[in-house]
Amino acid sequence: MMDINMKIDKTVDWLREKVKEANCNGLVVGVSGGIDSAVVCYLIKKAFPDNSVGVIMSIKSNPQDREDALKVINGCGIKYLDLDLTKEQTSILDTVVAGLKDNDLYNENNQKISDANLRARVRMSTVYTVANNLGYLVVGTDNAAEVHTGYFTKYGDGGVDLIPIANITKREVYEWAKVLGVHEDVINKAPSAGLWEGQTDEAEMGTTYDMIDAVVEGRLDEVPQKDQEIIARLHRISQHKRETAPAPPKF
Ligand SMILES: Nc1ncnc2c1ncn2[C@@H]1O[C@H](COP(=O)(O)OP(=O)(O)OC[C@H]2O[C@@H]([n+]3cccc(C(=O)O)c3)[C@H](O)[C@@H]2O)[C@@H](O)[C@H]1O
Ligand SMILES: Nc1ncnc2c1ncn2[C@@H]1O[C@H](COP(=O)(O)OP(=O)(O)OP(=O)(O)O)[C@@H](O)[C@H]1O
Ligand SMILES: [Mg+2]
Repeated sequence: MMDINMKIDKTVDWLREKVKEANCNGLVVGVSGGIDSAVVCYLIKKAFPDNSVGVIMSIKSNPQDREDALKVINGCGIKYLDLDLTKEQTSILDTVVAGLKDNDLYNENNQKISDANLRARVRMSTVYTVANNLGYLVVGTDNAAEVHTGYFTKYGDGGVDLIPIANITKREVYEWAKVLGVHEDVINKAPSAGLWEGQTDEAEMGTTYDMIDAVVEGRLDEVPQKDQEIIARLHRISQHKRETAPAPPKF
């Protein structure tokens, strides 16, 4: 098995290669105060010490998330932007809701999830604005467990140019975080998309990252039937997120 430091070095080299191939200047990532973006933030800072940016994007967010994001930023010393996008997200949401209501199309039952996913897509648009301006690539933070279950917003946090940790499990993300020196407050908090009060990944998905990691690594004997079924369903219904948009055959 390859040593973690070697895996980190190889990933950093890979990031440099991809930027070179794309004729771009550097890398940008959204920094949430969670562990996935913390690891990615340290990786891009290593790859491009002077040409990497972390962007904190609060949108009706828990202030603690920003505090934790600053611990990541200060810990790795990356350049950063600290943006509050609450007004922008509220403006889009209100405009769309009013438009739907005016046309008798509004569905109150889906309001919470459409509001939550809009937040992820406003962040994506923001990070791409930074990337366009600086000639950078946008770096995603999905790990193998999130890719497998489709636990991300399509074209939101899933809308990125490179995904350096897509082939490592959540457990490995924690291992890398310790080696990289990520602040323990970030390592110790429960994974959350932070899209609504009290949201945690494991409660929403109804299973655990340990179980998803085990499925990803083919250790099915360690996963109870109930968890296998939940994970198989999440994988099945999110297949479209791992593919490009379908088109009909050529005429
Ligand atoms: N079969 C199909 N073929 C093609 N497209 C299909 C489709 N089924 C749905 N769609 C489209 O996909 C949309 C649903 O997908 P999407 O918009 O992503 O929405 P959805 O998967 O319903 O929600 C996103 C999930 O990801 C979680 N999340 C989001 C952001 C960050 C994180 C995190 O870990 O931090 C987690 C969030 O909590 C929620 O559980 C539908 O509205 C429809 O447009
Ligand atoms: N408040 C925020 N500011 C900047 N970026 C954010 C914010 N919230 C979410 N993001 C972006 O969306 C990504 C997806 O969030 P996700 O919760 O999966 O990762 P995380 O917060 O880094 O780790 P964890 O899964 O442990 O919470 C983040 O990694 C980050 O790039
Ligand atoms: Mg998070």
